[in-house]
Amino acid sequence: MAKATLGIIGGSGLYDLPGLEDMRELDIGSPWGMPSAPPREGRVGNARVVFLPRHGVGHRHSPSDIDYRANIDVLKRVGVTDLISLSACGSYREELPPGMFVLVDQFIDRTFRRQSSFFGAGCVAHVPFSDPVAPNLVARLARAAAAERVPHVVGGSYVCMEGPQFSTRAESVAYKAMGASVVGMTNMPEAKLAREAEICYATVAMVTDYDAWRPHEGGAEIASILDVMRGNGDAAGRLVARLAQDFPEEHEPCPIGSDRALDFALLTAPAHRDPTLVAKLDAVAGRVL
Ligand SMILES: CSC[C@H]1O[C@H](OP(=O)(O)O)[C@H](O)[C@@H]1O
Ligand SMILES: Nc1ncnc2[nH]cnc12
Repeated sequence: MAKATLGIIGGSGLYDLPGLEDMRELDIGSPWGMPSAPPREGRVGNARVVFLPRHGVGHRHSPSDIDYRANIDVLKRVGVTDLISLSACGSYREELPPGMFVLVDQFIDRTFRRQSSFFGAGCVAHVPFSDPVAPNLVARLARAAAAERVPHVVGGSYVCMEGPQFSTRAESVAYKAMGASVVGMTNMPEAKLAREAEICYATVAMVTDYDAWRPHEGGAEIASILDVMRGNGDAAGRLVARLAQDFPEEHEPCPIGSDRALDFALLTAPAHRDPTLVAKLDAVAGRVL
């Protein structure tokens, strides 16, 4: 059995993980570029935890400019097996008010200017992605949220827009009509790349606002979003601490196979693979290359 390492990606307002014992910063790069910040490794209880703030220290990277490949590659390199994304989001449902944590189980990708795969010319792969979220992680998150009395719902669809501007009213109404429960700007391609790297992934989408679909209200505004984010940040800290305390030391095999996603995914015949790309894939796909 492989050892488990719990990765935490902190989103807007979450640039640190209080409670990380024996913490040290890891000086690590990747063949894809530099991660948003040096990952921080430490322990919570018996769990090995690695934290990475996706917008970088001081929130330097906008959603479109984050090097998602570098972030996922370094997390894989340092042994992360299970990854939790903490993300602020807008809501498309009355019953998901600001302060609600949505443990989403689906994504709709509306981004258009991001590198969304580690694979490509010279090494083509198609990983399964119908179920993008690891259900065992969602179950653990739900138990941790209940124990910490954090308001949450299990299930929902997160639409990822390009940003960085918030949605127009027409876009907001359209995303709601598409069936999205919440909207954000960062979980794609992060979730796709985690799947390619065979890392189990789940998102805690923390509602900060109702976006722009309610006709008699203003749209998303950063001042009130920041206010809500502070409260959400406290709750997220408690949720993660509880999750980590109860996290198993051995990696739990993923019930939907996220950790074996490359078993049948590679299409390019070995003799036709580009050696330069294959070398870059050492951490992500070394198991099958
Ligand atoms: C602070 S509002 C907009 C910003 O917040 C979300 O980021 P993250 O998912 O990293 O918490 C959203 O996607 C936008 O990037
Ligand atoms: N309304 C919204 N749209 C996109 N990203 C968000 N993050 C927080 N609120 C958001």
